Amino acid sequence: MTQDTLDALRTEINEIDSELLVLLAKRRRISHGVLEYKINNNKPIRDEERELALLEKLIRYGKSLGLDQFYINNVFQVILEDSVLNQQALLQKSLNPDTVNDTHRVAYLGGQGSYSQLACHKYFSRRPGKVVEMGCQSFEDITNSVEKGKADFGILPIENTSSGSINEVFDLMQHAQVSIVGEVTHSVEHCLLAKSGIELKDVKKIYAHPQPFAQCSRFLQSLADVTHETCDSTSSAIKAAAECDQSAAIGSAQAGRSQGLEVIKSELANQAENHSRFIVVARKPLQVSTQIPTKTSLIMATKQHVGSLADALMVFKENSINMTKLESRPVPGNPWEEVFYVDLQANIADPQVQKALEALKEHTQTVRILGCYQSESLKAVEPI
Ligand SMILES: O=C(O)C(=O)C[C@]1(C(=O)O)C=C[C@@H](O)C=C1
Repeated sequence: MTQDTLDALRTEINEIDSELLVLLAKRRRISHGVLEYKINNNKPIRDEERELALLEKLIRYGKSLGLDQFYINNVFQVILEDSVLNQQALLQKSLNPDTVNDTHRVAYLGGQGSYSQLACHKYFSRRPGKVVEMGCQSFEDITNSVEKGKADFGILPIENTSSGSINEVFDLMQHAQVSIVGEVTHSVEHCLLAKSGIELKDVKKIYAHPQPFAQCSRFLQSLADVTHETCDSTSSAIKAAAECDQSAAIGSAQAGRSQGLEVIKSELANQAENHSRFIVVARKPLQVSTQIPTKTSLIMATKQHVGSLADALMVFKENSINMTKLESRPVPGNPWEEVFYVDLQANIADPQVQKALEALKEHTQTVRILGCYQSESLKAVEPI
């Protein structure tokens, strides 16, 4: 094949890709039209039956064109997720008009290339408006900036599939005067990054934030004679590795590239599926439509009686409310006392949820609602 033939084929591929983009944009516009119908008729945004029928039809048609089921399913799951999340974000925007600003000042941990920055980009990509990024040195700086009105939103990592809950953030939420208004899950692909020419055998020091160190503990144990230096964010770890010889940092390939570092080893996390869930906080709570999947997070201190926690949790069961997370944390200054963080699949606007919260008072000393927000973890429908 000649260079000219290759160029001609690539031109054709470019044209097809552009056509695909035009069609995807058109599909998105049409799905916004469907949203109008759902708002007017008070229907849930997600219609899993329709998604299943659509996927099955597409898989059948795709097969007749020589495309396999796995490929079609993967492509359309992404398209459907985008469609649902965009409709939900638009609905939320119409319900909370005072949050619709031209610019959003967003505080997150670290700087260029930090995982929190990637989560920030993902969350705000579905929300219109310009994002003014405010990289911070600590989680406390983030909540302080939101409390003082220096930032409109803060992004905080709350849990990870490899290392579990991020206790520092749970403890901060005990006192921070902020509300949870959203969540975003982002896949975290840890790589070992170093200056060009450095190989794994040359590395004597690794820089990272404590979370990547915890999430890659198995890989780190396999290295002999390597010291670890903790940094306050992934971006500062990458900067440090960019300035030193015989050293490396743990971060994303993208973040490494932005500082001129190369990937010398990838897939470092203990779990192959390494995802972090971030919460989005703001000064004021949001109103969340009952037409979309919603989470409510709260902190409660149960009474000091035998079985108080069990009694409190029974309230959720009796009111058919699904609990997706329960985490206990000590109360600073009160040894052996604990508070419980609870995530519920519930909307605070639902009378049944109000009834449950009223009943909860009987078994608790305090209950504080941390926020009610759009749940972004969609479970994909599975065609057979
Ligand atoms: O058909 C609908 O009800 C839509 O909202 C469109 C659409 C889609 O993008 O195809 C999006 C969300 C629903 O879960 C099902 C399908």
